[in-house]
Amino acid sequence: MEVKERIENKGRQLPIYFIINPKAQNGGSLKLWRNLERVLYRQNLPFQARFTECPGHAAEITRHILSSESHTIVIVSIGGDGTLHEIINGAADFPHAIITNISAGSANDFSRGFNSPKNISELVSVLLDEKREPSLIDLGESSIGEKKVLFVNSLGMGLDAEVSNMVNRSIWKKYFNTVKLGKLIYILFFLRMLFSYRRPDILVNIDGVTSSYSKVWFVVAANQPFFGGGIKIAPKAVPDDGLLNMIIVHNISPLKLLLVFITVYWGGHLGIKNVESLSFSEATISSSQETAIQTDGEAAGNSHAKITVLKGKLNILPRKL
Ligand SMILES: Nc1ncnc2c1ncn2[C@@H]1O[C@H](COP(=O)(O)OP(=O)(O)OP(=O)(O)O)[C@@H](O)[C@H]1O
Repeated sequence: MEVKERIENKGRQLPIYFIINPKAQNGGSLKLWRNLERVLYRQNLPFQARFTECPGHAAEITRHILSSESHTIVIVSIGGDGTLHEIINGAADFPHAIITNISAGSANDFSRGFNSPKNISELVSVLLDEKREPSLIDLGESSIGEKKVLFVNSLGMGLDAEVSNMVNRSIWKKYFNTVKLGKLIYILFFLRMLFSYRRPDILVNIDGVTSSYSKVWFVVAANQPFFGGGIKIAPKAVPDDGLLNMIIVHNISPLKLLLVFITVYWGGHLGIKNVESLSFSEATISSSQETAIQTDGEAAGNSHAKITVLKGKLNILPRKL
């Protein structure tokens, strides 16, 4: 049964739960929540709020909320892509969940890719609109070692994962977030790694066909076009087409990689030799050496991943266009 058919209690105010990561954007999310909370009270909009206490907690809270009721529930993420990643992993097995968010992180690629409400008033107007239909999107499922992890934006293996892991571990992230320059730190770490990164060879099997790529900068399996804080790496990725889009950048010099990241702004990178763009429903990627993997910007393991698209797996509430 398609998820959409399970949306019940249409035409009346759905229960709304906010999950707030108070540490996202170095506390910026908490400030945003305090402003939002005031507007919700003013609008007389009933809601419940839950605060995360540690990594992984958003998934746990989501499962707990969704397993306690069988009617449709709206869950609003107040945090960044990491918080959404956890909420989506918690919600995927519950067809009565509708997810939405407001950007309160540093990269915010989910908001870009899925047209999330841009500010408090857009979010509140979406939540107040009882006739608003959710949109059904695909998710990616990955098996990495013993772990199964879902992703909503993308899975990446290689330099992108190395950079996002370094950023997440870095003490500088919070300082950059404080001055609202969270995206800049990704660029700085990327430039720092550009001439030292040891590029592995990677075997890619796409829907049963195996190809070998040498000196791979990164492989990204994308559900929507953006990664790394607004870089439109996979312009052909469509979140509801039942497919994922794989971008492989291999066998080019560091300077040419810089060119890839310049041309990415108008999609010109897809015309560069050794930048591949392929649609798929099932793939495996295996690296010749230990190579980091990220899912939605969070560290997810190393070197080998099996990736499958889960068609029409999640209901989201985008902003009104
Ligand atoms: N109470 C908490 N204390 C510490 N870490 C937390 C807490 N709640 C959640 N986390 C972790 O915080 C991390 C960062 O959150 P999130 O990604 O939402 O914000 P961000 O890093 O500012 O944004 P972005 O991912 O868009 O760059 C996540 O890995 C999440 O698991």
